[in-house]
Amino acid sequence: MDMTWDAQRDWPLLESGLAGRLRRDCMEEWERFIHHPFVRGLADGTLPENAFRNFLIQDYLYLVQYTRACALSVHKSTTVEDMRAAAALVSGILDTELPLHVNYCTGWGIDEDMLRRAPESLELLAYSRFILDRAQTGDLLDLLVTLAPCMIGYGEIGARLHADPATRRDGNPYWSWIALYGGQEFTDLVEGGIHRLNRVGAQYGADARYPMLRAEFNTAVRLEAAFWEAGQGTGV
Ligand SMILES: Cc1ncc(C[n+]2csc(CCO)c2C)c(N)n1
Repeated sequence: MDMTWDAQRDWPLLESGLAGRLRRDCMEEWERFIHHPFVRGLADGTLPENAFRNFLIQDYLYLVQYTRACALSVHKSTTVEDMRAAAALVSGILDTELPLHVNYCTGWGIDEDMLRRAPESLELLAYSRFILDRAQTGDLLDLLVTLAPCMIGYGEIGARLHADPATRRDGNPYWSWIALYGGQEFTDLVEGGIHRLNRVGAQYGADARYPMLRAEFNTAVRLEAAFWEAGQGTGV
């Protein structure tokens, strides 16, 4: 029996609803994102450590820009419940995730000052400014669709690598990263995000706007795939 993680079997949440439909309709780009060579290098531990360090620095800068976009989802919300959910996510990132990321980076020899001073890569500039543009000019649904690949993708990558018997655990310097994204706490967060996206989709008439939403999702997936190389320093 194939014991590797399978979205259709192991994540029924993605079978129906807007999140699952978007993911299925962008499968080619989605696979390039979640099966990127960088991800394979994390799984078997062969990714050069310097590539990972540079990725962590760009990922810190990404989290900061992501949080700014998320903050706009408080403003874009039209019910108090949606505002509360959005505000909770913003606080969660600022108070918990960012400090965790900074701490994790310390373990890799990167201090907070280095994180804050690092120049933004072209991949980061493209991705974060795309998100911020959709956040500023779209409504709550455009914003959540644009942020969805980040959440669902890392959830799926974490779940896959965590469950796959071929993933190297012993002596793999990236195992703690895999365990974080494949763990229950992060899975719960992702599932909450999928429910929220499906709910807001129904509320904001996603079916009638589907081609536009799909284009936003697709662009974000392509930018996620490109982001694995954000730390490789080809930018000028
Ligand atoms: C490039 C990039 N994409 C996605 C994530 C994962 N991620 C960042 S914020 C967030 C949601 C709020 O916790 C998630 C899932 C990442 N770290 N870096």
